[in-house]
Parts: sequence; structure tokens; C-alpha cells
Amino acid sequence: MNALALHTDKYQINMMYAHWANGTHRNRAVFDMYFRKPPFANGYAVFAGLERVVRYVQELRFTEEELDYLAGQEEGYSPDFLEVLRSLRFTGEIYSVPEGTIVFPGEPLMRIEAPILEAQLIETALLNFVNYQTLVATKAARIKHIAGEDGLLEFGTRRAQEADAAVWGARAAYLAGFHATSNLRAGMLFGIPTKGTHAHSWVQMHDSESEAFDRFAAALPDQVTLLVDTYDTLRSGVPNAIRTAKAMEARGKRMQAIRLDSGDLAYLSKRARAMLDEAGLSYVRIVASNDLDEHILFDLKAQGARIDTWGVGTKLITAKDDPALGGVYKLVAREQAGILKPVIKISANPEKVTTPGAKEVYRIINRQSGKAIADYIASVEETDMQEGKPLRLFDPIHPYLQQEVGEYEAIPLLQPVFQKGKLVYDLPGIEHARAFHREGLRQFWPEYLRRMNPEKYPVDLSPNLWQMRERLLQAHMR
Ligand SMILES: Nc1ncnc2c1ncn2[C@@H]1O[C@H](COP(=O)(O)OP(=O)(O)OP(=O)(O)O)[C@@H](O)[C@H]1O
Ligand SMILES: O=P(O)(O)OC[C@H]1O[C@H](OP(=O)(O)OP(=O)(O)O)[C@H](O)[C@@H]1O
Ligand SMILES: O=C(O)c1cccnc1
Repeated sequence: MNALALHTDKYQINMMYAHWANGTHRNRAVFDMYFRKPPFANGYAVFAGLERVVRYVQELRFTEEELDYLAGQEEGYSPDFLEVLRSLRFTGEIYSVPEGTIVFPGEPLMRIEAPILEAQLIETALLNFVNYQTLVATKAARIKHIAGEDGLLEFGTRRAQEADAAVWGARAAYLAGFHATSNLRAGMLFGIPTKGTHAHSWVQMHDSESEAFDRFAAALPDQVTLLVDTYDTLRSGVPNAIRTAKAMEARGKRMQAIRLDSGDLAYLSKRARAMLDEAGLSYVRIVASNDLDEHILFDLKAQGARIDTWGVGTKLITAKDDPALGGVYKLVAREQAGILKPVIKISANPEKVTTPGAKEVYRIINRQSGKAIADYIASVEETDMQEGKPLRLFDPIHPYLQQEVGEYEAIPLLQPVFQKGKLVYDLPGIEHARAFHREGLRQFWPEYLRRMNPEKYPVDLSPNLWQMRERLLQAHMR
């Protein structure tokens, strides 16, 4: 089940076949991956999915079963073509921003340079991995932004769009600042912390709530979080939890928390906090869950809710309010007579006109403030920004919006990941990627990071690139 070469759209194989039939399948091509609009009307996205992409590319090969399946297709692919597929391996270059990077619309997140046969094959899988993981990481970052230093638990597996989404979504949430997941497989696969409380069924399996609480505490004395809303949160759940906590104290143990899972979470948490404090149990924390997202968190905090840890499931793992990131993979250069020539895709919508050529992205940091001013896309041959020469920044759609910058640092965002088909990138561990993400956020003024109506962060083109795009546009308009 791990074979993923056919995890692609049929049109990719058909184009690959037609290239092969015409003898052009070894011509080199350059593709950019980027998105046009951040999800959730957020100001940015959090890039995720590279680890999955690396594993996929490393293992990319057609199995006999896959080749047999292709041989039976109505297209009648020639056996000689299937032989070419049998020996296909990725031999090209992939550049990518690291996982956890704060990214913006219109800038290349990945650049793929390879024979067209390979570059075309991997499009679908790369978009599949990066679109989903980036979406969930971005949703998680929004929730984290509101939660601040509170605890955040990922509870989404039961509502996720199948098993892969559950584990990679749990990883994306951790990358963006969640503290643990309830999914043990994600914990094992990625080395992320796991946490669990108990369900209503535990209470219902006993003759009384207090018996259920005592038996749970006896079995797992160091990991006791009791769900207090099975019958009546304030009349029975919290008083029973207090009795159990006191009995634990007599055995030298401390209850960790209670969990609220229904009703008015602001009111109930304040009342529960007061009851716990009055009983001398100020160390017992309060966990809340029930269809939470960043908006409800914001509201609950505004109401003075006394919640220490938030369990978030459905709305995070399914990105319920904006469930697809529209990342695309567009051809920007192709080999002609042995050299790579930029190509353009024209659209009546100026935002959809592609930016031709192999490009690098630089994050321009103001040396005085240490904050990011803009991202600057230049052709790979341009070196002005590495040499610190003054830059003219202007909006590619509204070129009259301009500024000059002198004292800056230009950080290249795209890193080499594969070179001539070999992995040259040291994949950072998840803890490292998570810390990198947290540090990256510090580079941005809060105006770009706020939950509602964020400022638009500038993503600009170098004058050279802009002129080249204009030239190609004019040439096609004639
Ligand atoms: N004080 C509050 N302010 C804003 N939203 C809240 C507050 N308390 C709870 N919520 C949210 O309101 C929604 C209430 O969900 P729902 O209508 O299912 O009620 P419930 O209390 O869970 O009922 P049930 O007992 O049927 O589960 C949830 O998304 C919850 O997180
Ligand atoms: O609400 P979410 O953000 O998706 O978090 C996960 C939910 O899963 C559990 O509920 P359960 O499966 O028992 O269903 P219910 O509480 O919705 O009835 C848990 O009690 C949370 O409420
Ligand atoms: O551990 C929990 O409390 C939990 C796990 C999954 C879903 N809801 C709650």
C-alpha cells in the first residue's frame, strides 16, 4: 500500500506518454509551487508537507502491479513507454522553503527542475501533501495566536478525512505550536507528545460517577484528568472530582485537571475554578473541549473563562471554515535547444498571470528593527540583494506602489533539497522545525499576524523579473 507512483492524476501519465511518443520527455522543465490566497482570510500561511514530499520522492518508483495496471488502461500505452516508467527515478532538483516558514501568496514555496517526465508525474502528489498540511498548520497557528501560552491538545482524529489526514494533520498542528496530540500513531511516527483524558463511556460504565472517578485515579494515578459533564457539571461532576482529588492527596498524588465538554464553557470554568480553589485544589487545571476554534477561544477569553488547556478537534483537522488550500504547480521555464527559456501563462485575471523563469525568494529584513519589510522575488541569476545593493520594492500588480530600501538583510528562503536526484537536505527534526516556526513569527510586525483583517504583507518582484514578464506578456498579446 506504500506504492505512491500512481498517486497522480491520469492526465499526468497521458502528458508523459505524449512527451515520450514525441521524443520530448527528457527535456528539462521548471515548475513553481505557490498559492494565491491565504486560507481563513489569514495574513500568511505556515508551510508544511516537506517531510512527506521527501519520503515520497525518495521512494518514487513504479511497482510491477502499477505497471500491469497501466498496461490495462484504455489509452493503450506502448510497452516501451512502460519500460521507461519501470526504470523511472527522480533525477532532478527540488528547492523548498523549510517546514514552519511563514509564507505569503504568490511566492514560490518549492521550485522543481527536472526532465518533464518526472516533473509532471510528481505534481499531483506534491500539491496533495503540501496543500493539506500547510492548511492545517495555518489553522493551528491561528488557534495558537489566540491561545498564547495556554495548553493546546489536538483531538481531531475521529473527524479527520481518513487516516493519513489524521496523522499528518496532528504533525502540522504540533509544528505550529500545539503541545500534544491524542493520536498515538502520530506520536510514534513523528516523536510528538501524546495526551489523553477519558470519555463519557468511562463514567457510564460504572454505577456512579464517583466510583468511576476513583477507579480511574487508582489505575492511572499520575495522569488523572476527569471529564465532569456526564450528568451535571456543577452539581455532581466537579464535587465528585474534588472528592477524588482529596482522596488522591491522602495517597500523596495530585490530580492534573478536570475537563469540561459541554454547556457554557466561560461560566462553567469560572464556577469550577472557584470550587476547586475553595477546596484547596488550585493546582488542578481546567481543560475544555467542544467544537472549539480560534473564534470561540477568543470569545471565551474575552468572557474571562478560566481555561488552562484547550482540546481542539474537528474544526482544526478538517479546516472546517475553509477546507482547501488552492496551491498550484505552474511551468515557468522549459528547455529549448539545450537552454532553459522562461515561459508565461496568461490570464484575464492579472493575479493569475504566472511569473516566468527560475526564481529565488528573499525575505528582506530591516537591520534596525529586525523585522521583515517584504519578500522579494528575483531571477536566480540576480545577485543585487546578496551584495546588499539598494533595492527598489514595488507591487507587481500595482507597480506605482514603491519604496527604496538600503540597510537590509536578504535571507534566501528556498533551500536545495534534491540535487541530481540525491537528497542533499538534512531534514530537521520536528522539534527543530517547531522552534524555527516560532522564531520566524517574531520577524513579523503584529499587523500581519492578527486574526481579523490583517495588513497585506508585500511580496514584490525585482525590476528585472517584472520587465521580463511584461516583455513576454506583450509578445503573446501581439
Ligand atoms: N461562553 C461561550 N461563549 C461562546 N461560545 C461558547 C461558550 N460556551 C460554549 N461555547 C461554544 O458553543 C458551542 C455549543 O455547542 P452545542 O450547541 O453543541 O452545545 P453543548 O453545550 O455542547 O450541548 P450538548 O450538551 O448537546 O453537547 C460549542 O462550539 C462551544 O465551544
Ligand atoms: O469537539 P472537537 O473539537 O471535535 O473535539 C473532539 C471531541 O471529541 C470528543 O467528543 P465525542 O466524540 O464524544 O462527541 P461529542 O462530544 O461531539 O458528542 C471530545 O469530547 C471532544 O468534544
Ligand atoms: O483525550 C481526550 O480527552 C480526547 C481525545 C480525543 C477526542 N476527544 C477527547
